[in-house]
Amino acid sequence: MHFGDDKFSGSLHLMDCCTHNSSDKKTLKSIEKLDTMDLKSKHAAPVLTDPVPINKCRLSIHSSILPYSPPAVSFSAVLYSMTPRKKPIPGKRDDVRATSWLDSMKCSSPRKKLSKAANNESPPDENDAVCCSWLLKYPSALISFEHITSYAKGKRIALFLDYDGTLSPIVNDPDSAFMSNAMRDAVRDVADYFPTAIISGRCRDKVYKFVGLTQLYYAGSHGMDIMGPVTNSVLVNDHPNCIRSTDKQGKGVNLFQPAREFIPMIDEVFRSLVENTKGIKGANVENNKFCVSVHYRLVDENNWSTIAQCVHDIIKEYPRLRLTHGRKVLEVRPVINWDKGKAVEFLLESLGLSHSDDVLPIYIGDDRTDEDAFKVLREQNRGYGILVSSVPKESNAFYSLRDPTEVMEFLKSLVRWKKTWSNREELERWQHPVSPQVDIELIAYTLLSASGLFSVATTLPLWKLLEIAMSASVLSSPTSLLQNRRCSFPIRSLPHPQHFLIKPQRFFPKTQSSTGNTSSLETGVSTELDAVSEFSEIVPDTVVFDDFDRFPPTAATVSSSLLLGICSLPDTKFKSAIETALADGECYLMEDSRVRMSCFLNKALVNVGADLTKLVPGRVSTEVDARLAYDTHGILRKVHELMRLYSEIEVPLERLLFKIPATWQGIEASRLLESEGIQTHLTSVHSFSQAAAAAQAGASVIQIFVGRVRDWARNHSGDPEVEAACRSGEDPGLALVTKAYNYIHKHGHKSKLMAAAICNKQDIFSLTGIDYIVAPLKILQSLKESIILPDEKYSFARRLSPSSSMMYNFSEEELVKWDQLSFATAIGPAAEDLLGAGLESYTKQTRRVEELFGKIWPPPNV
Ligand SMILES: O=P(O)(O)OC[C@H]1O[C@H](O[C@H]2O[C@H](CO)[C@@H](O)[C@H](O)[C@H]2O)[C@H](O)[C@@H](O)[C@@H]1O
Repeated sequence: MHFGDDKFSGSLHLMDCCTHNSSDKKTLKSIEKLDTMDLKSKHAAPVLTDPVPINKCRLSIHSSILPYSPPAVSFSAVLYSMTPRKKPIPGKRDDVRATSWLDSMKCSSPRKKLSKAANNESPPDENDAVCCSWLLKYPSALISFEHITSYAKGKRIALFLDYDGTLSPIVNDPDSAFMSNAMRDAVRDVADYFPTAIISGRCRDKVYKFVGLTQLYYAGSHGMDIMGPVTNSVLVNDHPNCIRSTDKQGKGVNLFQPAREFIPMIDEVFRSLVENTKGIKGANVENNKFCVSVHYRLVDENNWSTIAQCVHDIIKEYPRLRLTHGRKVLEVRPVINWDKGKAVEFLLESLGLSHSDDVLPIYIGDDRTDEDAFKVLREQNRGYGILVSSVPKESNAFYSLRDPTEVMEFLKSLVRWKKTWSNREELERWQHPVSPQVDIELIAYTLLSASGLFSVATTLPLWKLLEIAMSASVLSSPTSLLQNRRCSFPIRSLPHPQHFLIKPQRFFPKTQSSTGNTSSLETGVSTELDAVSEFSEIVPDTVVFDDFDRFPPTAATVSSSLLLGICSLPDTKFKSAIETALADGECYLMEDSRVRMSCFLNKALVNVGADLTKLVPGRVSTEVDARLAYDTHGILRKVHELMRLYSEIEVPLERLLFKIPATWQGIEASRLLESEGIQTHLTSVHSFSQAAAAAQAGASVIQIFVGRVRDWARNHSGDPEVEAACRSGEDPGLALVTKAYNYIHKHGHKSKLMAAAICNKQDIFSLTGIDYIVAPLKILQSLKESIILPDEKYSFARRLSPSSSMMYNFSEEELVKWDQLSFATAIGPAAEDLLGAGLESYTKQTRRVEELFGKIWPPPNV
């Protein structure tokens, strides 16, 4: 990832507002030189390097306090009991003046504010030269928003936010640093789209109280107290300072506290600091659990040396503590190699986002301690640091924002961009041609021409054009437009009007093989089918494998409906399997006609199933009679009987699955069978409770019918799960599959997820990454015929993956250990209706098979 170009082009906006005369230019040059010198001097010093505001105090040597002492001295109780001196001794060699604390303290009260003009593109006066120069180095993240998001395209953004001065304005009383409701809403919204963590100097509990959002991750005490997600990362789990715990909602979390052994020492220092500063008016000492903050915001500047001396005298007795400077605060913290930068790395690792090029971390912070995080992102060329500051300061950040209001605006912009980008992706994937001549671009073009926006439109890419059309209320949403006039090719920039009539051919040159079928192998080009098959196993949905040659199935299901299909065709390779079943002597001898019919049915299923195991490389799933759906023991008996029959004809157990409806009794049967090593396939799953309970039961395969849930939602209301998905603009079928997938992977269940009742290509694109997709041949054919141009590959990004599942948040109710009662309470009307309808239809088919068998039995040769 190269950030350099982006930075440069981001700066161009500001060039406009900084058109200087020659004396301005000289000023800028000297400022730049000064900046470089300052950086050099900082790098030479073996001390904590904090950025300082660019004003005259930067000319003094900026040395910080104690150098990092190696943590070689073992932590001993003696250290706690050292009684610090009560009074500062002015003039002593190691006083605060000698260590330049005062310089640093004064530097934390910068005078020169960024004028609005510098950001607002009106000409600056001479005094704004410093600010202009600074803004060239750290352009506004709002002005450079497009540059930031152009890097973010196709990447997953991970957001890290500091609290004080970033999400809440700086106030005199640290206990009153409340965050506005508007900011809370912005953070909540942004966390819905991107994994978001707060990394604060405050103790974790306190910052959580201020923010109050459960969907975030929190790191307190400058990253020394991290509550992160339960993760698969060995690096995190095996870390000696990481323990498994639960959060306030009882959800499993990882707690990482690398400075735990310092708590007694910090408490002791806190008490001494409170005691020793109580005579200093305005001083305020805050215990942040793994560090202590000594606030001097309300202390008269004449007394700053007194408070500094006081802190100095206390911590010099504790070689394993060090001091850093914040905004009118002296921070006392353990000398350990851990800071906000390390916390960012730790959280990225915990979230499964650290080894991927498609992740863009963004860190927003205002304080010196945030520089450690900016540095990590900059040095590892990983993401963007954004400094919140209304004064020019040297920083490792890439961009700047002036204050929390701008931070809020930036967060909102990210959400807006993400929504637009998702819409755009949606547009780009919609590829069912209706009429090649009428397509989305033509419609958008016409709409904009009619509304007088045409001249703007000609130079813009289509997605931008649609955005304008939407904001100008010419168009309510691209989706609404597409529902009537669907797009015939992936959208790119607006073509010249004369191209309108030839677009489909231009964008989708069809490569035909001699047989008339497109084959990626023959042509050397890749198709959409190749792209989705990279992430998911695509199972052709055929009834009697009539298209075996074109789409060889990888797995199969033997069911009543397959038996009916075989019986209805004049000649299929499976017919003899049924005839053999009906001629079976064991069944023939049974007197009770119902028992006899059940025997024939079992034999027919098993004979056809055995034939299928010879044809497909994967597993064959055998349907269990739907009439047993509410009878756990009945299901167990049936499965054992089918297994016995399979083993008689030597079909290995590992090639078999048993397909059971996901009623509570079916799920229980699955649990018991799986514990015996028998693989089950739970079907008719239409709600999260079914999927989660099935995963907890250890079902090998869980099958969700995407289209059925969607159809139910079109015609009914009143299901909370369906309505929640619709409210957030999601398709309820796809949302259910996504949630189930994330649940299975986030919580380490072994189940594989299968999406069935796929209605169009968009369904497949939205679910790439899921284990199995059962798709109709018509859709597969269309995928196979669609060539992907090299620059369109990004459109086929994997949507579901174990690492992205780590970011998915589940509510407390969803994370229960499911039992019959909670299952019955949670299952909504959609799943109830669909399960009922499914069972009814399976039962009907089984009865039809029995009727048919009754008619043809005994066959002529028996
Ligand atoms: O990492 P942060 O979340 O930015 O926390 C750093 C310190 O922030 C708080 O102090 C600062 O904000 C106060 C309230 O606005 C203000 O009065 C004080 O002058 C600032 O330094 C917090 O009180 C400290 O504990 C944090 O370490």
